Amino acid sequence: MSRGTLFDKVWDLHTVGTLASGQTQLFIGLHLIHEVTSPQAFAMLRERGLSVMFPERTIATVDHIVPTESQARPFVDVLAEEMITALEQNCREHNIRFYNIGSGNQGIVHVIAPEQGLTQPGMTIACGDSHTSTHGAFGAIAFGIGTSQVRDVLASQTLALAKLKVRRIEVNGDLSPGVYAKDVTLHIIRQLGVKGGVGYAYEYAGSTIAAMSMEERMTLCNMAIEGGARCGYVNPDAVTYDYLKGREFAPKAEQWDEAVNWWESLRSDPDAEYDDVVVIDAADIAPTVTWGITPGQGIGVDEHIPTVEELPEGDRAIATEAYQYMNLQPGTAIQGTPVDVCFIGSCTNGRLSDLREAAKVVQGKKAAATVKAFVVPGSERVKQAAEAEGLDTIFEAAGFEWREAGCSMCLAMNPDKLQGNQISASSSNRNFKGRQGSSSGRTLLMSPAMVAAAAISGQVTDVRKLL
Ligand SMILES: CC(C)[C@H](C(=O)O)[C@@H](O)C(=O)O
Ligand code: SF4
Repeated sequence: MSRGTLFDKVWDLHTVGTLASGQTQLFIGLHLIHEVTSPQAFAMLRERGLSVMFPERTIATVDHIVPTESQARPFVDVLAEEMITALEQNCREHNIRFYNIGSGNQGIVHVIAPEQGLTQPGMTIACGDSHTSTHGAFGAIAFGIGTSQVRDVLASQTLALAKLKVRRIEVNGDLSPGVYAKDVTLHIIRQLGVKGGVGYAYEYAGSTIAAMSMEERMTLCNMAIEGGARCGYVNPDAVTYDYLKGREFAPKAEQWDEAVNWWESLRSDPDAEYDDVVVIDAADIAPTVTWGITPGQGIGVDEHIPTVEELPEGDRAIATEAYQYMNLQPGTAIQGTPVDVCFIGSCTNGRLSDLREAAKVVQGKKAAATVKAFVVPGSERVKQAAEAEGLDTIFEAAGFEWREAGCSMCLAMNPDKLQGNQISASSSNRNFKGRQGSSSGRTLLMSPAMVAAAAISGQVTDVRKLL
């Protein structure tokens, strides 16, 4: 039964039937694939003699394993070369559109689909990647799936899923200068916990969200999964339609008005029923930095690392583990923590507006000599657009390296890795132990502008001082 939320409307419209298990068989409008989670799925398809049911509904890119320095083929890393070759072959064999490196359209899967206009309101979108929640920024129901589910979507364009509850997270008021969508999303996870969203879809609403650009909304929804919510979304509005208009896969002029009317009808009704509502005041959000090993271990940049006594009972064990792993002292300020590596990029914060905000901070300054700083655009298009406005020059003049598009040090499945127990200031979304390529490497998550500030001063710094 529809209770008037966008989630319920889109879910009901895509329901093929109810399975004996009680799960919904849900039609998937758009299926995105990349080199890491698709090879096994294609192999399973082959074993069963199945073909891809709707090849035109699947779009492929390569992102995790691509080197960001030399991209000459064959790649130096043999495994990476095997993975890209497998994807090339699978796409050729099944007639799937593949945005390969050098095509001008390659990039992180969650960056390229929106920029092509593939991601649209009211869609169901699946990808074998947890940060598929990003696409919810457009008012789509978008979620990550496992490899066997990738197989299911390839073979049937449907998935067996249990319906989620919906929590409305309302953020109201203006964000202060130096506070970005990344801080909002880290603040929400800090408040609700990394498991707080389990079983939920998050609907982000309120005046703060309404005032956000599409790129900011993508940053917000990207990390819904880090708060435990399988998907997050924002109701579509004029900002969404302006972003989409004229993009390759967006509805063309003749169908445009009809499409907008349709999208408008999917918005959550004013009297929609929610399973939970959380209200947050934007004025309470500061530039936020993580100090620990989960994205929920975040604090305002001017706060100190919480002591065990200051934390709720349930958070103490993981905090103790974090103090040890991070080698940071409870009770001390996070500001001033020296950093070794500064990484600007990822599907959270590797878009043009992110690079612009970071460039504003570094313009005319120099990265500290103790720091290795680099920028990895989220896609070939982002790279090209950034170069067209001279952002690469600003970064390079400040001593940053300017790289090719890909996931890079977000996950370090390519050559970009931390060494030993280096500590990074990173605009990505996960600070798990060993996440950035070294089993003892340490990650501090923050906004791209904050990473830029850390690069300039060689330590965690309040970006508001540099604006
Ligand atoms: C490789 C992929 C399966 C993984 C994910 O699902 O998120 C990666 O993108 C990540 O960010 O950890
Ligand atoms: S940029 Fe990071 S989070 Fe995003 S898809 Fe790549 S590895 Fe995953």
